[in-house]
Amino acid sequence: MIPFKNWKRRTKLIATLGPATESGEMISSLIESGVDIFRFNMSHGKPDWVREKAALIQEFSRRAGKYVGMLLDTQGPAIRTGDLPDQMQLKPGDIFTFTVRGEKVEDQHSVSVNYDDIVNDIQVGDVVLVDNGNIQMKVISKEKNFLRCEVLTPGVMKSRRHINIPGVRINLPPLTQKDLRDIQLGIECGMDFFALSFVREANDCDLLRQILISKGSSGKVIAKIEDQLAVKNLFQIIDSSDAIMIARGDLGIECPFEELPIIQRRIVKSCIQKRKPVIVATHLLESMIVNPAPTRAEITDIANAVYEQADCLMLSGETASGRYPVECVKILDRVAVRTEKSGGAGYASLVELLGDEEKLAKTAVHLADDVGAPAICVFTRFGFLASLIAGLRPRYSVIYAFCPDEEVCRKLTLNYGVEPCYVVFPKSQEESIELVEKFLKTKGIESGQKIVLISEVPLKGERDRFILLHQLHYIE
Ligand SMILES: Nc1ncnc2c1ncn2[C@@H]1O[C@H](COP(=O)(O)OP(=O)(O)OP(=O)(O)O)[C@@H](O)[C@H]1O
Ligand SMILES: CC(=O)C(=O)O
Repeated sequence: MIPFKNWKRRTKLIATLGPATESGEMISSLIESGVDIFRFNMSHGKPDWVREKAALIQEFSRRAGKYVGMLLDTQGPAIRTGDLPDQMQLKPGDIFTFTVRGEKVEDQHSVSVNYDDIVNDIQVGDVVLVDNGNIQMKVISKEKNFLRCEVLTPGVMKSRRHINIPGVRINLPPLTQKDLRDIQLGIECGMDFFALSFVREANDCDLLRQILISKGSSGKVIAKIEDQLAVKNLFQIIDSSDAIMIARGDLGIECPFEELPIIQRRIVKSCIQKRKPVIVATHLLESMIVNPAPTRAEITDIANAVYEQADCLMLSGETASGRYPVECVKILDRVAVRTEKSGGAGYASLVELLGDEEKLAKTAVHLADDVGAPAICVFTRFGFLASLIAGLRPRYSVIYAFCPDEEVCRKLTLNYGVEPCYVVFPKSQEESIELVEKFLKTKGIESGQKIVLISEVPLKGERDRFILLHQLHYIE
């Protein structure tokens, strides 16, 4: 019997926290609606705000009895406008000035920029893209400390907007002083994932990892692919990171937009092949920032990412500042569940399995697929075996990861199809089966169903593995 009844979503969901979702009530509703990880966008979040919201997430996740991860997204070497007292409505033909090094100008429309070299990197006649390319301006003159531009497209200029200069290597280090302060804050708040913006090469990930290790953090390194250089160095970046984020907001500006679907597919396929979790981010439900219902194209975009079997989908403005954050999460959940039941692209068949552990995981997944098991129960100390199994994308099974470490449980919130459960490891095979039976009963999996159990047994002082095909037999 194929276990389609009570299908639990395998694709994980990340929601960005912001003014629209900062209350305890909202955080609690988002957890109830299925958010697996909350993202803090450090281009916007102030330290006290981050501390307060991280504590709220921990409290509400405890109350919900569900592990919820926290992701700190660094600003990285990105050019941003500074703070503005009020928004500015811009129309074509307006003159707009970007200032650096604290320069003050009398112009009607101006804003400071965090990157002094912008005046060197941009030439008169170049087009400047602001706020995800929503506002386009042409440079008409430049001086030592400012650039004067003509507005080409209408738009609203707000604080901390991102400026893109496609194809130009920004002369900022991979981690700015602000990033280093934010990473320290993230460690103090117990963040599980650290996303590195505008990664350019594998060394950038190594640097972040060294910093995390030196500060005693077990945080995972997520490399954000958002420009042409990162696409060029993709394979090395995948190898040096713990997970990849396809940051389509910037990627869609930095690369010709017709390349975006091709790049997305290539990244998802390569990540699955190399067994690295992959996140598809941004614009999944952009229209729902203001509208109560999604467009058909958005539903199809979500379904496509789910069909490709990405580990995770990420909402940005939809939950940070949109009008319908909880509805957005519910729509992602609904589209993902339906698409997962219909099958996936199957890129996991490309995974290379070299070591014994990998082969063991493959055997467990084959067995579970063959018998249509609704669950693979894996006893995993460091999360490695659970993530191996997730990487192979079982067709029908939820992966219940029984783990004796809460930090590891929170890190598994990113992996496809994994539900982490904290347990003290059983001492025998009999105890493992008893624990699994009791647990699966609470999950609504019926007596008589076949499940696969993969665990370790102490054998002559060594730890050995066993795979078991087990028919549930609940004792009433
Ligand atoms: N912590 C925050 N505090 C204040 N405003 C926030 C916060 N997080 C997000 N926002 C607001 O919500 C909007 C959407 O959030 P999002 O994370 O998508 O940021 P973004 O600046 O659009 O994207 P990115 O940083 O990826 O370029 C932001 O532009 C900002 O106005
Ligand atoms: C998430 C992000 O940074 C982007 O899409 O550009």
